[in-house]
Amino acid sequence: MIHSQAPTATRAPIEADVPGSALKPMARAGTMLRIAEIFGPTIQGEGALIGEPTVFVRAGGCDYRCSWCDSLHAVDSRFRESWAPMTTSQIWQDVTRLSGGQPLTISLSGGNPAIQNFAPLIAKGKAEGYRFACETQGSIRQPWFADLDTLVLSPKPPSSGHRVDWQKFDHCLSAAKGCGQVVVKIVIFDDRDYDWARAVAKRLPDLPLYLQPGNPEVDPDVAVDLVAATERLHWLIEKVTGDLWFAPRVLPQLHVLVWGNKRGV
Ligand SMILES: C[S@@+](CC[C@H](N)C(=O)[O-])C[C@H]1O[C@@H](n2cnc3c(N)ncnc32)[C@H](O)[C@@H]1O
Ligand SMILES: Nc1nc2[nH]cc(C(=O)O)c2c(=O)[nH]1
Ligand code: SF4
Ligand SMILES: [Mg+2]
Repeated sequence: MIHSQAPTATRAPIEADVPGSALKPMARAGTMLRIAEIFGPTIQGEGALIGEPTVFVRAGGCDYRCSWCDSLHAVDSRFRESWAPMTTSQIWQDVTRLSGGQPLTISLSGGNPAIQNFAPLIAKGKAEGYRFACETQGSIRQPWFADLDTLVLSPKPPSSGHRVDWQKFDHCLSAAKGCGQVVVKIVIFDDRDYDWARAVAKRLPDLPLYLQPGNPEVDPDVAVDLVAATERLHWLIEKVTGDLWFAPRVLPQLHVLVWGNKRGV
């Protein structure tokens, strides 16, 4: 798997270096983006686009700290020195190198990519025939949501330790008007998360809903127990079918089944 190299240029100041500006949305075009990693091509392992060849652009920085986050290297400020400040052109160079110049889906993930301004990257990529998806928790809206092909909103269940601010979530939905498709993906660790997901589905009846079992082992150096992962999927399928709940699709994290918790895949 090819990884993006951090640019060799001296580290340029980025907006979050300015005191008081950390985690505020970066709205100005032309600012550096904090990028934790760029990798691919791989397959999208989760949700609506599962199996689709994809290059991932993972933004550094998140306004949440989910108890079970599998991408802490893009969240925890302990890792911020490893986040490369990159211009849109530098990101684009990496994406085109990884994709061999062939248009495919670029997934913006993180961290929370909605902290930063990806509008210029999306405009550049779309002009060359690439498609864009974005994974975000729905806590920060961005005007560029409207330019995406797919917006994946992933509100966090009780086990995450966060409480969803539904007003902010609704703002994200409004910002996404014009986007190709908006889907909801919920991670389920336990019965409480499951009951919460059922309530969310009632609140958002018109959006396609994807459920995935939570992965409790997120250390990249620890092998994933595939039997246990299959049991968690089995448990979730039985819950959904046992309740005759036919709205959601239940999916595993395909990349975890194939590569475990390895990064950059
Ligand atoms: C790492 S997050 C980054 C994007 C954004 N911050 C978010 O949470 O939607 C990408 C996806 O991974 C999911 N995820 C994170 N940790 C997980 C875990 N331990 N098990 C299953 N899914 C997980 C999140 O819920 C989200 O849907
Ligand atoms: N293959 C693959 N699929 C993914 N779907 C969501 C991911 C993420 O971490 O955002 C992810 C990821 O890191 N790798
Ligand atoms: S919102 Fe996403 S990236 Fe942020 S801590 Fe939660 S799972 Fe991790
Ligand atoms: Mg992940």
